[in-house]
Amino acid sequence: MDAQAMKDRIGFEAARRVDSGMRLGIGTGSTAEAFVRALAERVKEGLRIVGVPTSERTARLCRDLGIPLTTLEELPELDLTIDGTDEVDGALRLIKGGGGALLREKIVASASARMLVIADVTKKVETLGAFPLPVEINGFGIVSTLLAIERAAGLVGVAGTLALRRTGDDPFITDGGHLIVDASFGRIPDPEALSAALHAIPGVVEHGLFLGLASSVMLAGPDGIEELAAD
Ligand SMILES: O=C[C@H](O)[C@H](O)[C@H](O)COP(=O)(O)O
Repeated sequence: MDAQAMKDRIGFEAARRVDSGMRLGIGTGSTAEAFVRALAERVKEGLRIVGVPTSERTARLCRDLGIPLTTLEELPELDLTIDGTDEVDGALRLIKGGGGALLREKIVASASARMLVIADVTKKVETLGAFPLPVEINGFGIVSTLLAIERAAGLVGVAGTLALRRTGDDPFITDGGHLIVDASFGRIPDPEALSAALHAIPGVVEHGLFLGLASSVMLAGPDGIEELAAD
């Protein structure tokens, strides 16, 4: 089974977990997109849901496919968020933000009673950190913020290069108007400590460590779907 087929399979399975009447957080990325396409089929068949998208990109796709949308202002509490991930460990801790949507994704997941994460098995890791950690920062005082990130990382025992994310020659700008720094730490032995250290930096808007948010994870592999649930 190729990578797209695995995404389509997991997207289809995730869409089956949605019940009529649900208030849904809708994730971002290629795996979430496969879910959105499968969800749209169910909506055409009569499933009644309303979704809050986690990015402008997802909002556009949902609108094109006829999925009813609202905002967190209208609906501040959601039943379920379904989203992809860049990495997941055995404790259901995640690194997200490869597509730059981490801030809205985290706000939406935090407003949801449950978060179902969908991915292919290659995203499962022993220790988070091989995927560069996206850190969303304010555009003011970038150099000071980068130095503060380096120092904070050092205090919790991680180090690595920090790269400002770009789109061609220009800095990548998030839906919230911020910048992203990708931190190549390699291994993050204590994600909770790193999360707290990054949150203490004024220029850091949010980071891509999602800790204690995922309720369950469905991983698609060549032999089928593996499901992990939080304790
Ligand atoms: O910002 C993007 C999101 O966190 C995505 O859910 C994540 O990057 C996974 O994307 P994909 O399913 O395309 O690998």
